[in-house]
Amino acid sequence: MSPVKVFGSAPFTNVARVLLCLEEVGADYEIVDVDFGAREHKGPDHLARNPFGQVPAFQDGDLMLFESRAICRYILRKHRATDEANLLREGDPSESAVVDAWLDVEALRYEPSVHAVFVQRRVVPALGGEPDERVIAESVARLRETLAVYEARLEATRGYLAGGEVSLADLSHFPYTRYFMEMPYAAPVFGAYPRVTAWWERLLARPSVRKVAAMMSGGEG
Ligand SMILES: N[C@@H](CCC(=O)N[C@@H](CSO)C(=O)NCC(=O)O)C(=O)O
Repeated sequence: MSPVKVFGSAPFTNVARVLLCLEEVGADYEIVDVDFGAREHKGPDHLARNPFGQVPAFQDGDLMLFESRAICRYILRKHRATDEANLLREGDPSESAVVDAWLDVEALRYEPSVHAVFVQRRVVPALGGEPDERVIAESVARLRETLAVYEARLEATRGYLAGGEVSLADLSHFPYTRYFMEMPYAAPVFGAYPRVTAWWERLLARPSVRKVAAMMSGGEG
């Protein structure tokens, strides 16, 4: 069976999220680069893969998917037998619903805050602009509110957001948080939440995370 294809490169956070799930289940995959410099992501070939002209897109035979979290769910459902951690908690609707809830928190609360800081601190200056300190301050304040909830949750579960064991809800945080941790805000923000910090360290210790982190830096996975 030909390996699945991931369109986009590892340094892109939403591509890295998909690679992380493929690594967690030990699936074979091929990364197909999309040339942003040539605006290939907005060309007809890629728009046929992802109508929003974004990466990742994902191909498995006749199936073409986009939206990284949906791709992750597909991968984990397809490889349930080799997903030792059962990262979606499929099979128990109440448990899988809790995973979905915390995955929505990551997508709708956590990522927008971290992404806004990343854009102001990395993207805007790279385009010759000045970071908007008001946006940064507001985003960091929102992030602190979210992390305070995480701190209480992680005390209750003694492990991870959806329960005692890791799930996709935890792993989905990795790509953006990795870049956030390289910024001056990280230490004071995360340092105020010891259980969140320990949770992050646990994620970093996973072989899949170490491999994708290397790929995000342009190294060999
Ligand atoms: N909700 C989607 C976001 C994809 C996205 O923003 N992709 C970025 C690169 S990764 O950060 C992208 O393709 N940006 C180019 C553009 O938006 O034109 C997902 O989860 O797959």
